[in-house]
Amino acid sequence: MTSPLRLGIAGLGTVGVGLVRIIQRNADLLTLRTGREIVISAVSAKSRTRNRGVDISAYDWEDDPVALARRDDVDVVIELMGGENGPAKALTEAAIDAGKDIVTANKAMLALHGQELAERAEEMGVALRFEAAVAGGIPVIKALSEGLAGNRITRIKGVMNGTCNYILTRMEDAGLPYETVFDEASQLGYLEADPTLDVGGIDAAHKLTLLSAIAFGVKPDFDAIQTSGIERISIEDIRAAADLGLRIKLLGVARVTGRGLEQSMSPCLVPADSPLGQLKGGMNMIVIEGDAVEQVILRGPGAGEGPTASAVIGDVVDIARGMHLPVFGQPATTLQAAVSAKATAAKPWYLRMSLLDKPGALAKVAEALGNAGVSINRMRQYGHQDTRAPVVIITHKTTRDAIDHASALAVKTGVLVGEPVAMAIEED
Ligand SMILES: NC(=O)C1=CN([C@@H]2O[C@H](COP(=O)(O)OP(=O)(O)OC[C@H]3O[C@@H](n4cnc5c(N)ncnc54)[C@H](O)[C@@H]3O)[C@@H](O)[C@H]2O)C=CC1
Ligand SMILES: N[C@@H](CC=O)C(=O)O
Ligand code: NA
Repeated sequence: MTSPLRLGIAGLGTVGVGLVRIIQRNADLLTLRTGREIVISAVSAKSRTRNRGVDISAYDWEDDPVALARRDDVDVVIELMGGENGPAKALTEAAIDAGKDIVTANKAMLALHGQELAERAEEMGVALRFEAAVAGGIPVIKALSEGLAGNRITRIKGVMNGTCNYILTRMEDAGLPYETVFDEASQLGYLEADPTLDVGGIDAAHKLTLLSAIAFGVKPDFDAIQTSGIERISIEDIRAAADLGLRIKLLGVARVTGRGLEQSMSPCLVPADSPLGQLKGGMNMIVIEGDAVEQVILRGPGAGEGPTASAVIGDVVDIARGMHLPVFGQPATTLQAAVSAKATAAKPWYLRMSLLDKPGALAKVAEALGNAGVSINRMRQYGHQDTRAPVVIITHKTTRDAIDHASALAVKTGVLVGEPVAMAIEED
């Protein structure tokens, strides 16, 4: 048998502990499948004494995670601390410079510094793997960069944040308030250290950045994604959507058009009986369309201890087997800067507004929409709340620009309480 593959793990939180558990539980299986023993030499985290429910006494301890990269008994550095800069980036750079392979779950770091890190890793001939960073336990990086490598990818669409999907579906199913389901998501280990990254759509946009790089051969460019989160979605929206046979999803779309690459991450409405509409809890779903394969749909747990650690160990297994792939599926120096295009496709839109409950208010809003060229298809008025009258409008197909214009004109009428909530209805 070849020599053992020796790991140094930085970060013993949800994912790090999950990884230690898998290695301890499935050691024999891993050896059978790779022909090598996979062992942990050393670990690092903020607290050495914290009870994590897993025995780490056999591993050396490093107070400074970067020291893992310098150890002679570490072949692969596993970065599971998180954070786009700071120790995570310092450790990744130190590992590359020391000629060590790296596995990370850190989408924030890669979405913002992926190009530079990939070029550096490829120059040094080391692996930089990140299956856990996108859609947790779903092997979507593998699917895109290996199984679908012969396809020209035309569109990627999907739900990529478990926290948001958990919040949106649990609020609807259990009729629970946002705060309660947010706490549940935290207990399940779904949340980022800064949960505003989850609900703000940023975490999911980090993931879409990485998928686009592989799918379309573009440099990771987080800023190219038009991003909005679920913070303004209320229980009223969830109920109104259900009434209309729709469900709200934080949906990522990256699509090649004649004008360039359209990329967005935003709350959208999908038919409740569609595969995306049926997606519950912390599940993720990625729909990939390619010129040869047509359509592939991947569904699975996008967050949490076991699923995320499953993706990390999958990368470790590849390294143990001697697999060597470019970080983003083709040499990093060949990735092109994306030509970004604004989304111009016309779609039906959902608009929820809170109107002052006084004569003529609705007529003024209808006129504002008309002036922006937005035509109303359906409208529902829900129970009055104090002096407010909530109204939901479904438009005929129109563009995002027209909706933005219509919303601005509606606000100007002075009959709205707060800003309208607008979501595209994604039918295909
Ligand atoms: N929790 C999840 O479901 C998923 C997490 N990820 C990513 O995995 C990474 C880790 O996430 P979690 O395990 O959830 O985080 P966590 O907050 O549970 O654990 C982070 C660990 O890193 C350690 N750490 C942080 N800063 C450190 C420092 N300066 N020096 C030494 N240790 C330090 C902490 O002590 C802790 O042990 C993040 O990049 C996250 O985005 C990716 C997919 C899913
Ligand atoms: N916070 C993320 C964790 C996985 O990437 C999520 O909720 O999906
Ligand atoms: Na994954």
